[in-house]
Amino acid sequence: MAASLPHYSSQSGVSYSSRHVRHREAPASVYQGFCSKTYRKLVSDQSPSGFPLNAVFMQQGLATAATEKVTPLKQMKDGMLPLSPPQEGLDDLGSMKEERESTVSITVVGASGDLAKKKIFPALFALFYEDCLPKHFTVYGYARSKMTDAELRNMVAKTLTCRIDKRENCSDKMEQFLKRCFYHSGQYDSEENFAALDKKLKEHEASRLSNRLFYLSTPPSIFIDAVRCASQSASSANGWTRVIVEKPFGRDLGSSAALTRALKQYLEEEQIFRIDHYLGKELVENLSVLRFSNLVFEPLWSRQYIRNVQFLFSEDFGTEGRGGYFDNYGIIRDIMQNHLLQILALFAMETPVSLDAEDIRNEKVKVLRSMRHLQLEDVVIGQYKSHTKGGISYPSYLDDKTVPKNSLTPTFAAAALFIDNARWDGVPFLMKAGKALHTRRAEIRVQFRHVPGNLYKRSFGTDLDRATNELVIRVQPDEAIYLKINNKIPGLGMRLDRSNLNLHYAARYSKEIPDAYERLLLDAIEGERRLFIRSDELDAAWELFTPLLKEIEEKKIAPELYPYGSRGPVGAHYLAAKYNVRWGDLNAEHQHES
Ligand SMILES: NC(=O)C1=CN([C@@H]2O[C@H](COP(=O)(O)OP(=O)(O)OC[C@H]3O[C@@H](n4cnc5c(N)ncnc54)[C@H](OP(=O)(O)O)[C@@H]3O)[C@@H](O)[C@H]2O)C=CC1
Ligand SMILES: O=C1O[C@H](COP(=O)(O)O)[C@@H](O)[C@H](O)[C@H]1O
Repeated sequence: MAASLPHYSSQSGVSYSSRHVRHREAPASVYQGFCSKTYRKLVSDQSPSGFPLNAVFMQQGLATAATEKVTPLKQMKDGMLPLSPPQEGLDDLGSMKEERESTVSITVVGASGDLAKKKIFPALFALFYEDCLPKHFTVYGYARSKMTDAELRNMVAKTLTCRIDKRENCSDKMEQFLKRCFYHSGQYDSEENFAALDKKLKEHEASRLSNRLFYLSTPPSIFIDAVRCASQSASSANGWTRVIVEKPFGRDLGSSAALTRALKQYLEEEQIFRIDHYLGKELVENLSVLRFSNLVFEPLWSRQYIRNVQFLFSEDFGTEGRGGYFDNYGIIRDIMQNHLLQILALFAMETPVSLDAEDIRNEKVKVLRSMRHLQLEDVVIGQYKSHTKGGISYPSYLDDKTVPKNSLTPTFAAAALFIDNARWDGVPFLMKAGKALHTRRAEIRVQFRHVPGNLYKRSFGTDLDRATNELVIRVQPDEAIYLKINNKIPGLGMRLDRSNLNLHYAARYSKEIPDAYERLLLDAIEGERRLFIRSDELDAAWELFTPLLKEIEEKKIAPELYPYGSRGPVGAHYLAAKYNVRWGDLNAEHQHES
């Protein structure tokens, strides 16, 4: 079997885990298979010859039927037609034939905005470029701004980029993509305006089975109106209708629950895709692979061997332009309660029964529910102040014109969290997130315990912590996974050194890493919910943070000021020290770690 498919053998150098395989090596029709949910979930199921089983099934025309646990009932619920029974032979790709006869309309609500321009349209183009979008698709921009189709295309064209390694036919591809982009101007609370959109969508759908995806890329105050109007006037009549909801999902437990209740007046939970774009990042996606497919890590993944875990996020710029939004939320809601907590849940969960969305989300929610309520004394908050360096003066948070003059909103926070379960009892999970710091970085650092009865302890001096192993998963930039180990410096003496076993993505893979929004948009189109937040996860996340946020606000706790471009408030060091922890990122700089 493998011999008949030489291009896809593991010897060809094609990475099966990558959605972006080289054009040279496969015809476009096959890419659609590679981008499919079934393929992407099961590529790691290798046949004894090292060949992905699913690729064999695909060649037999059995891909969906053989691997996806979809019942006709579920498909009907999702608005798909029941599958015909699998038949042999390349011409009988039952499910694929149906895909060809259906169409997907993607409506970006709030299309004139920052996120749409910066992320959503470029991600859709990248998917189109990679032949990951269905054959029949249309992209609609919807917003109040007046724009013609041509103006939308101009706006979108400015933001599109081509992958470095595939520039050849990029402008053709852009042109083809832009021809599929249209614009409809309307109010967010007007069923009539959405009905007019519906009419236009129908024209493009040309009586095919129509599937519709709405991406709510507006401020949250618009979400409910837009969902009401879209669901009542522009839902698909014969296919699925799904809605991607951007953050923030409320600002505390009560408002988040109210938002969920309101959305559920118009949508089933299965139709709601709450996006947390950090879950779509390559290295976050790789976290479970690292842990569950390598024997060397999972046995160490507990309080027995792990001393502490750190989730770090820093940006080297301030709120610049987003102060209006940010001031109502602050860094804890903006980064910790969602991005860092989601990564923590993935990191700490028990082995799920399978890779199915519900199995993974069940495990994540258990972690969140096992977490101890955060105490004010386990949190440090900060706010950046102006700073002049090299003759350049950097503004304070309060200099942002969209921020109230006396705002106490934290732009930095550090916190110590605990998971009160058997695996993690007593292990500090530290988070640190800040804007206007000295660098832009997101990483997970796992610091292992000391080696008991270490024969070489005299070589490390008094600082045994520095000699412990540390696993670093650098989410961005310059993605890498490295393990710090101790080794002997070559020579006749016995001097020890610290080195990194380093998987540096740029050196290992020539492929550009897809943007998180690409992965998440594709998942939403395919109905894959694994990387989206379920409502009970959201509740558990808010339950954890809401009392703390209330206390900070009610007591009007003043944030510790830190200079723009610095390493943040000193309080963060005391917090870590309270739990015998040293922030790994600061050690790293000290040691010129790669
Ligand atoms: N920008 C980013 O980097 C990120 C954004 N997000 C989230 O994504 C969503 C969209 O973000 P972003 O694009 O920055 O938002 P914008 O503020 O740019 O708003 C998007 C569009 O919504 C419409 N709009 C804005 N304010 C109002 C209002 N008060 N009443 C009615 N309509 C309004 C405008 O379109 P028009 O006037 O034409 O109708 C605007 O172009 C938000 O929920 C945000 O929190 C999440 C992560 C990152
Ligand atoms: O959700 C958000 O994320 C961005 C950071 O995202 P990244 O992918 O660029 O790391 C952050 O700037 C923003 O404040 C926040 O709302």
